[in-house]
Amino acid sequence: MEREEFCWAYFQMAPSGLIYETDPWKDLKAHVHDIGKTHLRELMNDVERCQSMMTDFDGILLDYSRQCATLDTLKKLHTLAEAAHLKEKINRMFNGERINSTENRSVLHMALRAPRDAVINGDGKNVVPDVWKVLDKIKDFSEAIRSGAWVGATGKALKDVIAIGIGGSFLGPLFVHSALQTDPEATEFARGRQLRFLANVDPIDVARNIAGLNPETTLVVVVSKTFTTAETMLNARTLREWIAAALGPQAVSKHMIAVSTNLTLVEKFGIDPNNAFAFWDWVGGRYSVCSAVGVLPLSLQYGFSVVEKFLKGAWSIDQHFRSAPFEKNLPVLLGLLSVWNVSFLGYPARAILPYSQALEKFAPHIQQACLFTVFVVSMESNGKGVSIDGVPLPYETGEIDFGEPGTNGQHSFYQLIHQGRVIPCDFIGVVKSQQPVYLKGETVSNHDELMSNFFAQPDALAYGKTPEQLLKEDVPHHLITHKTFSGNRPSLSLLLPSLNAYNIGQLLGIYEHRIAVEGFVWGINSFDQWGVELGKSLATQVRKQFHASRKKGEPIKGFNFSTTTLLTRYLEVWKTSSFLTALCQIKGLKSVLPLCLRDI
Ligand SMILES: O=P(O)(O)OC[C@H]1O[C@](O)(CO)[C@@H](O)[C@@H]1O
Repeated sequence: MEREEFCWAYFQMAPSGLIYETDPWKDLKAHVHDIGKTHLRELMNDVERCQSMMTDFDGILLDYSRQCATLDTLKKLHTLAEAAHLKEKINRMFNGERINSTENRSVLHMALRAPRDAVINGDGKNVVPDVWKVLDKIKDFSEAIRSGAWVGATGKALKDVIAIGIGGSFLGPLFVHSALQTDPEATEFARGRQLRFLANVDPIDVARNIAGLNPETTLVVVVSKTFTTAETMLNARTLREWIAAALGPQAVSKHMIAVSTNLTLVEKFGIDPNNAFAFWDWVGGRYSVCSAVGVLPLSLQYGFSVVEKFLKGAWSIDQHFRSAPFEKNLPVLLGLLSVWNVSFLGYPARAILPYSQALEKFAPHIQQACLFTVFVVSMESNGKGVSIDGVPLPYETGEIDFGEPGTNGQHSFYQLIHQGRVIPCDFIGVVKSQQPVYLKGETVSNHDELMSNFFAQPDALAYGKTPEQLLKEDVPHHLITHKTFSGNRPSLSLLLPSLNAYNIGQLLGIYEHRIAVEGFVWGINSFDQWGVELGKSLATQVRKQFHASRKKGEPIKGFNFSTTTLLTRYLEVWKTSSFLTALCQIKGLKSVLPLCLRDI
């Protein structure tokens, strides 16, 4: 049965209670027709409207006047928020209720960055003291490593760190590390140190990570909420072997530590529980960057004081999100506009375009949850097909996020967003560059050159360029349609005062809560991720087949024709190369084999 048929049959049984059955939703659906009559270039002429579509909080200016929306649209979206019981849902989250109902868990990543004296209850207990117990342990441990008080097995200081983890155990820390790498204060604290991230189970990622590193001066941090993720655990065993082969098995205790909720498996792996840093089930993996998942590796690299500023920035947004009126609430406004673009204007994608190379990993993070590592937050949170009550959805949820720092994206996919598909864009700009350059004789500084594009692109998308304008420029007739820009393409602009640790935390908080707002309105569970399980379980079958074929010579069985054909080819190539390897080993020619064949 097709999904639509299934949904229709399901709804015949009883009203679903879904948001799409409410009057505010139906009102917004009808409103799309009204909006369609007005081009953005006309809306932009309404100064009062534009002024009302700007809001400022804690140094950050949000300009959403280039959204294909009027003040009436906003009023309708706020009415939709009421119908979705948005305020109640936000309160339930902050009150520690188990809103992640399919996993029966609270959602309290805000507690990870709460001040020491804050009270945030989970299961009737204030969780903040436990958070600070771990933060204090991280502070002491990272200072011991950075000062050389804690040394490796051969007495050398551990100046390089490889953090092993994947998904939210990787992308969030990577995003923050990428953003801090060129921050002047952070750079000073990181002098002489390296922080690398090993995520992919592809041995190429191992090779890249250990390249140029000495096990004697390297600390490996195994980051895994469950401590069962196949990729992370095989990478952890691989680096454990790398350390043991160089320094002896006893060295592992001085060169491997862990971050997990599963301290039993940590100890079973061979890591001293005293060198393990806990977090809790009420922290979703993709929301865990403010837990030891991010704070530990980042503190090892930059020192706890810098990372604490990042936490404070995120907390600033938490407080704003919890208390600011929705009309001035950054995450609420962004979330409602996302719902407007996806569910009403029919724009399923979103481009995150930070005009700062330091945010190059923000978008990939948001992609999962979300910013360059921002994609991870979004699509793993809101890429769902059923409501939080398990009702099949007759409408799409989630955004297809992608992005690239400006101005690189302008030379990559901006052709499509200007003259092809309509993709709402988030432009993120910074007033003060982390690394200013102003060459003598140049018209503007390098940062002004960058930012001239940040300010120009949104208007180019909104206004476009008409045939009439082109004719006035004497553009040849046969090129008029090619050079016409339809415009009417929505975007929003976030202008940050600077990009220091605090601002990075603010940005994370804005996007984390924006994604929660979207899910609350769509009526889905943004905090589970059952969709990642099927692929994992099928991979287990293939893994067993590889073992049976390679170790016991067993034939391929239990797969469809196509997969069997692919597996046969894959295993055949391996047999040939194994024969070659054996031949070369016999004749001492192994060294001439391509590197990739030597380890088979
Ligand atoms: O931290 P763990 O348990 O190794 O999980 C890694 C990642 O895998 C997922 O469970 C699925 O992608 C993410 O939610 C999580 O961040």
